[in-house]
Amino acid sequence: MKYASTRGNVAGIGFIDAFMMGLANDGGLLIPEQIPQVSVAQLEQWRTLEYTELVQAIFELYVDGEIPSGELKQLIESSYATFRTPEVTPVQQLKDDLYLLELFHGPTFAFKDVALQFMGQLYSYVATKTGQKINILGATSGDTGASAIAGLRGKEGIKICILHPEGKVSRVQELQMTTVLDDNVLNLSVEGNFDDCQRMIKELFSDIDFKNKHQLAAINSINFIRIMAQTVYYFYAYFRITEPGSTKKINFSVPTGNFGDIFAGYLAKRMGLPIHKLILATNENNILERFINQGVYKPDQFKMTYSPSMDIQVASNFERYLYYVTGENTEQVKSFMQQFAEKGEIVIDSAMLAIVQAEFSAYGVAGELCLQTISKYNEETNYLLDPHSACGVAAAEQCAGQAEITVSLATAHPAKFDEAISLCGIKQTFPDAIAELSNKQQRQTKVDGDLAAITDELITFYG
Ligand SMILES: Cc1ncc(COP(=O)(O)O)c(C=O)c1O
Ligand SMILES: N[C@@H](CCOP(=O)(O)O)C(=O)O
Repeated sequence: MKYASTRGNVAGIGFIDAFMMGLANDGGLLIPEQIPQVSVAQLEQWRTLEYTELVQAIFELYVDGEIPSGELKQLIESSYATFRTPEVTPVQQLKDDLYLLELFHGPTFAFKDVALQFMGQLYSYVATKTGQKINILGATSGDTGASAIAGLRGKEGIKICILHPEGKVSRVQELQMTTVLDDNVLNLSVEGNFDDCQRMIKELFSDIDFKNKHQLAAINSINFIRIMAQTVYYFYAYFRITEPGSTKKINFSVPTGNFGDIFAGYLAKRMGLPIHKLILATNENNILERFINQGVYKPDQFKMTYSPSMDIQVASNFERYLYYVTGENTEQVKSFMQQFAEKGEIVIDSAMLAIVQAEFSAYGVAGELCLQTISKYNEETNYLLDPHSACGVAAAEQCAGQAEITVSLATAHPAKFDEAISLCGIKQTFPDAIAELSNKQQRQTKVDGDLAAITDELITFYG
């Protein structure tokens, strides 16, 4: 298995090199040169595997022998031993045709832990094997940062700097990041929004001299390994709710911001998992809903919502999807990305839009509907959804057809977003690990939303 860039100027690189490169050196995103294909017979063999066994079966296809199987098994077992349930990502039935795939049982109570616990182990594995210093740089709207810090704190030979938008993450998310006082962790609280943070780190990764000089590595979903790890729970959920030989139409509804999680579902489908519809749920920052429904990808005014982790306009994985929807045409991807840089929009033709609409449905969930969905399910089923998961459920209700079953991704624990939960008049009990955060000392550095100021901080920190 080799990896290549969506822009065509990086190709033939192996798994570890793809992991370490993060953003492709030509500014594109890395994807596997061929998507591994899983036959129906193979799927049936995987049906009864434990979560970690399924991870190993899927990862082997992508790692392609670069990590010996025994070592890979150890990395996987250490990664998922930190979860509060052996099922790792259990599935709950909410009503007849609606299931929740709970992705928040890891250390920081968000779906990011599923990939980032593994990436923490993998960075440590590479640092130990090669003696290489690794300097991680990431941007977060709240969850990726907390999860990456939890996966990498205190790790020998590794430093991690996370940019988050000041005042635009939830109180718990901020505390999860800034109460980690290990020397290898730097939190930069940036004036601006998540898109500003993401744009600046992409600029730094695109400066190849800077990237090489400071040995920069990525933990955001620009790193293909994040996507790979997130495909596993689509398979796992499918096996939990179907019988062998099932012909049921199974949809997945995915709360979406950076298009990483739903792209993992798209990849699982292309690998051979019989997913019927991928339902893309957004909040009022609905660039992706507008793209799917109208064929125009154009950022709008940034809005602060009840689901702050999805307050994203420019979705970093969108380019990966463009690669596939153009028929793996790297020249057309480059031209689309150039149009976006110059004109601030991408417009696709009706033939391409028909392909998009055959693969995805989309619904933008307004704030009121998000809160109503939380209240409704709390009253009717006694299940407390976090505001991101509520967007997924609300979109599932809008987009699922008759005789279809939908698995909606529960991407975070409600305790992380009490700001929205309390607006519904609901008083929740916090898990101890979250309740304890407010007694801890915090450390973070405030910076202007200015690349030069951030670069100075990084040079001092990375050394
Ligand atoms: C709780 C939660 N739900 C959904 C999302 C959106 O996921 P993605 O960015 O992969 O589309 C995020 C952030 O990424 C998140 O933190
Ligand atoms: N919602 C995310 C934004 C970053 O997304 P990523 O999946 O590319 O890391 C967050 O919580 O930080």
